[in-house]
Amino acid sequence: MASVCKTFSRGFSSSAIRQTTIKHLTVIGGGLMGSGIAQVAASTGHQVSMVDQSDDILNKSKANIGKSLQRVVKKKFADDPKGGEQFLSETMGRIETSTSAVACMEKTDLVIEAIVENLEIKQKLFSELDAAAPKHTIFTSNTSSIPIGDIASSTKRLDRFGGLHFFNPVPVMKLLEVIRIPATSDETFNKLLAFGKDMQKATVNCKDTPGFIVNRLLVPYMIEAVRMLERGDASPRDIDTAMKLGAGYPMGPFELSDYVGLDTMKFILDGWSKNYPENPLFRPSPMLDKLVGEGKLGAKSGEGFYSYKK
Ligand SMILES: C[C@H](O)CC(=O)SCCNC(=O)CCNC(=O)[C@H](O)C(C)(C)COP(=O)(O)OP(=O)(O)OC[C@H]1O[C@@H](n2cnc3c(N)ncnc32)[C@H](O)[C@@H]1OP(=O)(O)O
Ligand SMILES: NC(=O)c1ccc[n+]([C@@H]2O[C@H](COP(=O)([O-])OP(=O)(O)OC[C@H]3O[C@@H](n4cnc5c(N)ncnc54)[C@H](O)[C@@H]3O)[C@@H](O)[C@H]2O)c1
Repeated sequence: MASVCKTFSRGFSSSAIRQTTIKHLTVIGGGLMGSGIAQVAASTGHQVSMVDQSDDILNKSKANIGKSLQRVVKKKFADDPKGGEQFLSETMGRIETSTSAVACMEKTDLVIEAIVENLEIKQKLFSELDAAAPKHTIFTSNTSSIPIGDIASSTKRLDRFGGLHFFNPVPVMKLLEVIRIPATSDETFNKLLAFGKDMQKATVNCKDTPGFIVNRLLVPYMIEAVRMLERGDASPRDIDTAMKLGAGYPMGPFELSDYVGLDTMKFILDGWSKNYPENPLFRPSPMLDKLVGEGKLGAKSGEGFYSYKK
C-alpha cells in the first residue's frame, strides 16, 4: 500500500472560484460521501487529498468522481465541450489519493472525516491525526448521528473541531450543516462557514444534538416507513409512491434508505437507541437488522429493500 499522497491526474493552474484560508483539505473515506466531498472541494478550487484503506477502493472512488463530473459537465458545459474537458481535467488534477491519512497531515488546513459510522474507529483515527497535524489544522467529521463532542474528545484540539454534515449526493444537494461543540472557537466556526460558502453550499448552524437538523427529522420518518412494512400495512412500492406523489418527496423512504445505505441507517439507529433508550422513535428495527445481517445494504451492494442487480 502506498503511504504517500500521489496525484492521479496532472493539475492545471487553479481557476479557483473563491478561496478562504482553507487551501488544502484531506478527505478521509472515499465512499459515497467522501468521494462526493472530494469532488465538490476540487471543483471549487481546493487542493484535496482523498484517503481510504486500499488503492483498489481509491481507484473505484476516482472512477465514481469521474462519472459524476461527466454529469456535471454535461449540464454546465452543454455549449462548451472544450471548457467542459478543461474543467474535468483541472478538477481531477486537484485530487491526490493516499492510503495514509497521517502522511497527508503536514500540508493540510482542514480534515473532513467520512469513514464508517463507528465512534471507536473515528476516535482512533483522530487521535493519530492529532499527533501528526500542524497546530492550525481544523478537524471535522461528516458523521450522520454520532455526537461531534464524543469524537473530538479523542484529540487535544477541541477549539479547532466541528461538524460538517453534507448530504447525498454531495454534488447535487445544496445544504451543509455546520455544527459547533461548546469548545469550538468562533475563529474555527467562522472558517467552517466560509469554507461552506466556498463549496457553494447553503449553510445552516446547529448545536451538537442527535441527528442535527435534517437527520433528527428524516431518520425517524424513514424508520417509521419500515415499521409500516413490518406491520404489513403497505408494500415498499406503495409507500414510496404515496410519499412521492402525495407529499412531493423526490424519493420514497425505501428508495432513500437504499440510497443512503442500510448499514448507515442501522449504525444511526443502534447508536441512538443505545444513548436514548426511552425514545420510541429510535427503537431498532428487526427488518433493517435482518437485511444488514444478510449483506443487503441498499444500492451500493446491489440489494436492499429493492434489487439493483442488472
Ligand atoms: C443520512 C445522511 O446523514 C444524510 C443524507 O444524506 S439523507 C439523504 C439526502 N438526500 C436526499 O434526500 C436525496 C433525495 N433524492 C433526490 O433529490 C433525487 O432523487 C436525486 C437528486 C438523487 C436524483 O434525482 P432524479 O431526478 O431522480 O434523477 P436524475 O435525473 O438522475 O438526477 C437529477 C439531476 O441531478 C444530477 N445528479 C444526480 N446524481 C448525481 C451525482 N451523483 N453527481 C452529479 N450529478 C448528479 C443529474 O445529472 C441530473 O441533472 P439534470 O437535472 O441536469 O439532468
Ligand atoms: N450515506 C449517506 O447518505 C450519508 C450522508 C451524510 C453523512 N454520512 C456519514 O458519512 C460517513 C461515511 O458514510 P458513507 O455513506 O460514505 O460510507 P461508505 O461505506 O460509502 O464509505 C466509507 C469509506 O470509509 C472507508 N474507511 C473505513 N474506515 C477507514 C479508515 N480507518 N481510514 C480510511 N478509510 C476508511 C471505507 O473503506 C469506505 O470506502 C459516515 O459517518 C456516515 O454516517 C452518510
